[in-house]
Amino acid sequence: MDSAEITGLILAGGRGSRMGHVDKGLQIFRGAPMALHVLMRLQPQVGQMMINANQNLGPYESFGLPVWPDEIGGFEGPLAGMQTGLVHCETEYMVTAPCDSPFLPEDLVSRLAEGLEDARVDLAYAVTGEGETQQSHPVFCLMRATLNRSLEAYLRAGGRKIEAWFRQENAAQVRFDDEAAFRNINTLEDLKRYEAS
Ligand SMILES: Nc1nc2c(ncn2[C@@H]2O[C@H](COP(=O)(O)OP(=O)(O)OP(=O)(O)O)[C@@H](O)[C@H]2O)c(=O)[nH]1
Ligand SMILES: [Mg+2]
Repeated sequence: MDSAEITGLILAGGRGSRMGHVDKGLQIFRGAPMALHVLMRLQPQVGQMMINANQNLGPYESFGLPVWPDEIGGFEGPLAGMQTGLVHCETEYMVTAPCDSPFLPEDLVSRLAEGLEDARVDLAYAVTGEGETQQSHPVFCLMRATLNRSLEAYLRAGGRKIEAWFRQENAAQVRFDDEAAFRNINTLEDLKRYEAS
């Protein structure tokens, strides 16, 4: 898969309630907004980038990328952000990462692409660990843009659970060794703790 055929979507459309209802992607971490860390990690891995946000669109636009608010409902969860991305995606594939994951793997996209192609499916997402300690990281996923219709139908029917829709689409799990790369920063305490470490 050619990385030029992949659009990266930063998911920044949440409420940030655990951080005190702040816009998580705009919180400063190690001198830059968290979403900018994600942008710097993801951009070299894809052909184009865009952002999904529902508040403070101006500050996100200042990153020089298209910014799209959710198409369906208000704060209906990450799938609504993915669906919005698919509506605007002009490449064959779209890959997503949340705005609060500044450590995401530098080979995220190539590994997901390999997993998707090996499994001959249209959707792949990251997992770490094995057996009882396996953890899913479903907001780190690569999908074919044609899934737009399926995802829109799922949301319109009231579906909100990422992993239920993933099962419906036979999503492939792609195992990564470095669990720390998927750490996300949900609270002000997380922000302080990782700032220093
Ligand atoms: N578009 C969109 N994205 C969302 C929505 N809710 C969460 N997300 C995104 O999904 C990802 C994972 O969500 P959380 O880490 O729970 O973020 P959050 O919902 O802002 O934070 P909390 O309110 O503390 O749960 C983040 O990238 C969020 O921006 C939503 O309603 N719409
Ligand atoms: Mg949430």
